[in-house]
Amino acid sequence: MNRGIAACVRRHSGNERTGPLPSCEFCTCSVVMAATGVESLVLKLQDVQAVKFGTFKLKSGLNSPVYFDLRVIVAYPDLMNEVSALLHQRAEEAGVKFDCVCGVPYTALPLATIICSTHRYPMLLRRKEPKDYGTKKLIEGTVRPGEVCLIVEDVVTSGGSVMDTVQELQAHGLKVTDAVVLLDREQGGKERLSSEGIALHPVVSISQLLDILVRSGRIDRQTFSSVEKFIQENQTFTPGEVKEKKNGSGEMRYNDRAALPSAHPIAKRLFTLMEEKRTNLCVSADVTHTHELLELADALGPLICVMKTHVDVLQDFSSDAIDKLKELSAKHNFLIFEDRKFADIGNTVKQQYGGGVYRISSWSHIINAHSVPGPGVVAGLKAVRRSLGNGCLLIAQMSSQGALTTEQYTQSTVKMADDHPDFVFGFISGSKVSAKPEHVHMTPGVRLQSGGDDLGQQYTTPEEVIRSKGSDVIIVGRGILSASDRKEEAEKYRKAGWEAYLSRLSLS
Ligand SMILES: O=c1ccn([C@@H]2O[C@H](COP(=O)(O)O)[C@@H](O)[C@H]2O)c(=O)[nH]1
Repeated sequence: MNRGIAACVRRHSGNERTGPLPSCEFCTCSVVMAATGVESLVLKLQDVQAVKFGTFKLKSGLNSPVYFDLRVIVAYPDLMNEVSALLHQRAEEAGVKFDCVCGVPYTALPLATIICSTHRYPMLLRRKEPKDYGTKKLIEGTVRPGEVCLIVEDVVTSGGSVMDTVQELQAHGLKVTDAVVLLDREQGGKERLSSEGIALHPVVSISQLLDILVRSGRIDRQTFSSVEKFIQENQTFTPGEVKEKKNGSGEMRYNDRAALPSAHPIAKRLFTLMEEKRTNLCVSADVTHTHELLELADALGPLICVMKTHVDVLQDFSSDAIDKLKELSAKHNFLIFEDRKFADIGNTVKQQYGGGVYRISSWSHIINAHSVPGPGVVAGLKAVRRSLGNGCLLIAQMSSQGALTTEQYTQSTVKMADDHPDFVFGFISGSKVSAKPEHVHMTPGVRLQSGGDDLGQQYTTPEEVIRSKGSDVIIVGRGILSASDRKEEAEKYRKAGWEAYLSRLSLS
């Protein structure tokens, strides 16, 4: 059983600690909370001071509100084993095929050693400086040119240290395609490595880490916001380097769109996780009871990029269920989208979004709004204090028969989005309505067979929506919910949506 660490830390705080780690492995407390592997790891990392908040002067001279020092974990053998296991699991989940492993000096060296010793991979050891006697080799171990080497790293900021190791291995004739990292600071490292043909697979991103720490009450909203602002303002991968990576069809990969400096933090996060999980499927969880909502989130979590809710359809809404949904969103790395379709004057939507029974702003990464009230609707929503880096989609078109969203309405909606890039990051629409690659398009009314229902809904296929209409995300409700095996059906939609995206990229 995985007991929650937060409860244990309270119990063992201060001088009472008896074990090297305030974790449940050493704890006899009776309070039991659900915590995922990544969640409990994040809390342990903070407990051992590997994650610190305050003001820290970096090598670059910048003052950072957060500091990661993963070197300290060598003092905690159980934590070392846990981190190594999660790194290896990450490589497996991503389907990486490799022949040998190399850690980036120095912190990742013992982690690579544990992975190799546990799973019996040959290890390569990279020296930072050559010995001044003997062979003067920079790579120790048996180098077999042509073999594929997996890189292991503790923290990635710009990706520079990973690239140094990659280049040394390549100079020895090895191939490098993938790197696993414990923590991605989301400051451009992933995009830089991607531009060099290396896929980065983080165990945890800084956004996930902040989400977990806020949710567990370890940091306050002000700290969350200052770190988020620092990350946004200190991106290491500059626009010129993105090279507007379009292929023959003028299409950019989700990954490359995530790297655009103009992309909203939620768009960045969404594009990144879509590429990482190979999914552009949003499930529309239109169910009436929270146990079913949570079952869906857990079962379909690995297959989706977003879970869309209609919270007012739930007959037994509770903040406890919402906390569990947030845990599942962190566990499976998907975003939550409350399809509330705000459509009132600014002052009213402000209260609807931030208050009432649902307190939507505290748990939903994404919301949407009709543009019909005019720009006040966006201003009202924006005025709500948001802790998740939340963003908004404007409804530019609707899937229902006879919708009044005319061409001119759609264009005015796009203009409204352009006027609020700090909050609006895309559209609900049947097709691509904005030419800006940083904008996300999400399309409802999707089923494997086109058609409709008897209340005006109209369905288009994933292939039509993604490949022909140029949208980014398929939103599927009854297509999945009415199947006898929802997981199997969701996988069909995930595959269809992803293949349509890949074929769109290869059209030239
Ligand atoms: O134009 C729109 C906007 C939103 N929706 C929502 O999407 C789902 C679709 O459910 P299905 O079962 O796949 O028909 C539902 O929650 C709608 O409220 C939409 O359909 N069209």
